[in-house]
Amino acid sequence: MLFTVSQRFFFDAAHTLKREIEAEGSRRIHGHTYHAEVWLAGPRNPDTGMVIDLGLLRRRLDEVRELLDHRMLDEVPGLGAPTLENLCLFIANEMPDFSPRLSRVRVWREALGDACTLELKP
Ligand SMILES: Nc1nc2c(c(=O)[nH]1)N=C([C@H](O)[C@H](O)COP(=O)(O)OP(=O)(O)OP(=O)(O)O)CN2
Ligand SMILES: [Zn+2]
Repeated sequence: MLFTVSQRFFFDAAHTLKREIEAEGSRRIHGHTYHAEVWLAGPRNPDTGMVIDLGLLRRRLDEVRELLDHRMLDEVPGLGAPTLENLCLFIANEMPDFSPRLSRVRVWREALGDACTLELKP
C-alpha cells in the first residue's frame, strides 16, 4: 500500500517577468501571494503509523519558505526566471533529504488562477 501525505505553505514575493505578451505590466516590479503544496509518497511505517512525521516536513518547508517569502524572486539564487515552473523545481531541489519520497510539487496564485504542478514520480 502506498500512502501520500502533503503539506501547504504560502509566501508573498515580488518579481518581474520578461514576456512576449502583456510584457509591459510583467516587466514592472510587482508582487503576488503564492501558494505551494508538497506531496510525499511511501509505505506506512507500521510502528509509527506514518509515512513520515509531518512535523519534519513542516520544519523543512518553513526553511524553504524563508528563501522565498518577502523576497525579490528575480534575485533568489538558483531560481532563474521567476515562473511557476521554476518555483516548483526550486522547492523540489531545496528538499534533497526528502527526494526518495517527494512525488509532486504544486505552486499556484489564487488571485490569478495560475498553477503549475511538477510530477516527480510516475
Ligand atoms: N508558463 C508560465 N506562463 C506564465 C507565467 C508562469 O509562471 N508560467 N507567469 C505569468 C505571469 O507572472 C502571471 O500571469 C501573472 O502576470 P504578471 O504580469 O506577472 O502579474 P499581473 O498581476 O500583471 O497579472 P495579470 O494577469 O496581468 O493580472 C504569465 N505567464
Ligand atoms: Zn507577476
